[in-house]
Amino acid sequence: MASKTLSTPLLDTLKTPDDLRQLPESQLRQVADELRTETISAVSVTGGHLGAGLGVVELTVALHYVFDTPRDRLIWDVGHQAYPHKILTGRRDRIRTLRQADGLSGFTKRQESEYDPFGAAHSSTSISAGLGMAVARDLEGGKNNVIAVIGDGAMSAGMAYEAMNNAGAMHSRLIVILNDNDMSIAPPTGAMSSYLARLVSGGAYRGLRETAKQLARKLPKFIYEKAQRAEEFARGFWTGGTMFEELGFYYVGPIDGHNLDHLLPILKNVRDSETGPILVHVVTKKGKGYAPAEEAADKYHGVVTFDVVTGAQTKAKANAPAYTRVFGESLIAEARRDDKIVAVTAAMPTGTGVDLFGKEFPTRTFDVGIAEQHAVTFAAGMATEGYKPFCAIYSTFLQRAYDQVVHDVAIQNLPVRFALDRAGLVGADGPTHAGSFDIAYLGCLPNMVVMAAADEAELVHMVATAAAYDAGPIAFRYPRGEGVGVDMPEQGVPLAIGKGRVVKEGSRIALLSLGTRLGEALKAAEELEARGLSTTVADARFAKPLDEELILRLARDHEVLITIEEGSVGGFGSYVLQLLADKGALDRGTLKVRSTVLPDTYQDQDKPERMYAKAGLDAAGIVTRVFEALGKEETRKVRA
Ligand SMILES: Cc1ncc(C[n+]2csc(CCOP(=O)(O)OP(=O)(O)O)c2C)c(N)n1
Ligand SMILES: CC(=O)[C@@H](O)[C@H](O)COP(=O)(O)O
Ligand SMILES: [Mg+2]
Repeated sequence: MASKTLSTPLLDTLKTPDDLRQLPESQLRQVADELRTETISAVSVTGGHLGAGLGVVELTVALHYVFDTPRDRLIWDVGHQAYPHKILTGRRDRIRTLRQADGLSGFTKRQESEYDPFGAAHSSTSISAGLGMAVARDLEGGKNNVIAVIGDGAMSAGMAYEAMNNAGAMHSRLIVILNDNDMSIAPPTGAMSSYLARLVSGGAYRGLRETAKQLARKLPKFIYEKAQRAEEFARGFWTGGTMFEELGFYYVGPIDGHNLDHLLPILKNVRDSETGPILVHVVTKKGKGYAPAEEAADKYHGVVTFDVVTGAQTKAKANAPAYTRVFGESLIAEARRDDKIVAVTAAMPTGTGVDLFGKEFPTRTFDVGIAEQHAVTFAAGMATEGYKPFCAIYSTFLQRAYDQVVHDVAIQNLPVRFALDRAGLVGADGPTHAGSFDIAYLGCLPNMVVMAAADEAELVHMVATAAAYDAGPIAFRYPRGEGVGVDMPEQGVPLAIGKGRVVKEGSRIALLSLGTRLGEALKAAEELEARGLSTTVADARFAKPLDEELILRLARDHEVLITIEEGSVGGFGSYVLQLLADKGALDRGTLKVRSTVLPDTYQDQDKPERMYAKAGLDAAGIVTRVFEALGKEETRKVRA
């Protein structure tokens, strides 16, 4: 449904890309303008990833116009730029539900539409997935096109090169569109970024006919003939000795990604070429066509709701410092005392708070690009030389570097510090970004220490603990968003490794919490006490090593023991159960143990608190779990 205040007469007539393909090319400029207006309007009410989508409006129109989607497979890397694509592919009526509960995902998602042939949200997967589709097509004798659109930031990840290395040798017909806006979330870093900049400055929009002729000779005959005919093709077409060619790709570009007169003929030529793989280098502007976005340092990568006229975002007043900031500031405080401390981020300086550290310690800060695997092994290398690397990575993105954590860090027992931001549920970004698994995937590793902060003051102490701990790898996790508003310590004090704390003493029920559910555990305890059930609440602090003494005492002295964590099955609750089983604490048969964990499903986006409530990880859910453990008879007595 179109917004009542917007004038989008042409867009209103388009239900699917088939409708778009009926239009004359002369109307596509208007479609693009209306699509941009609609994208801005929708994101102003939902919040989300705006700048990337605005930069690919023309590209989106051109791709759906030239290619026969969904028969031709169009894959968007990360998927955060796919809002205009969603609008054009039958989802306009739901576009104002983006990232909301029961609404459209903020990324591409196979279950959502046949126009999303591959789901994404983590970067740099598109070329691999596209090559897989192309090869499957070849095996079936199919003829459809496969197009992967990947950003310059996403091009910094190893996976993109693994895929190009494979594609260049396979000669399968695959089209890669490199969407080069000279931006990642932050300004891009690395040699690849400089290389792309050189390609652009060397050849951008030269549009010289001779150049095109000269270059077209390198291309297969079909394209060459067409190139000779098409005047437009001569503009913005440049190649010669690029790294992509060395890897076995035909390279086309750089071309102006906002100029439909350039995009359309080139994409048609590429479509009709019988060769592969081809890389089309498209230059765009992040935030294009919306002044507040174009002018912003982050090009409006991710925004909350905003006023379309002014671009002003509706930032809620903070009640407590954000965990990310607490981490950044605590690390700075530690680094002032210890010049061996360094910080590593994989293209997320602002998201992780490493930008704060970088302002004070620029030479001790390393943004390695979207390259989590490399970030971990790079940190391991620094650790071998006596440095104290803090590798600050979102829980979900560390998944990508698992073997590096095991093989390069844990087996060698190197003191790399993992600061795991976005632990637990993150809300609008949904299941791809939930930090659900790190307790399970780190806690099973020999040598690893795993901590979870219950509040922002605990986080300060955990940063100090990690700074002081040199015996091996250590990780600490904390969630997205604000702390709980506790008093902050002047300085972090290292915690005793493997020791939890009792926050409230009781006698019948024990609530053993790991992480920021502690507040809900305390609320649950209040309710249980009100019903005459004396309740102990403990903060485990460590998932590994466990505080065995504390846990065995809780098991011995209480009738019910409930573990609570913002993590998946196989994590803290499982470790506690294993300990209790191995130590015979379950043998006497009177102890009732229950674990509360995230459900064994991928929860769609919603407000984190609602998601936790659904998972039974709020105070009410904890109380319910206690009564389930007590059984019907006891529950009846308590309630009577
Ligand atoms: C594996 C992984 N690491 C980090 C991120 C966070 N992230 C999302 S988009 C983005 C920048 C992508 O830059 P680019 O590919 O150039 O796309 P642009 O936003 O510029 O269009 C980053 C770092 C991610 N999604 N996946
Ligand atoms: C697309 C992507 O991966 C990031 O932009 C992510 O959405 C950022 O999340 P935060 O807002 O939690 O930093
Ligand atoms: Mg980019």
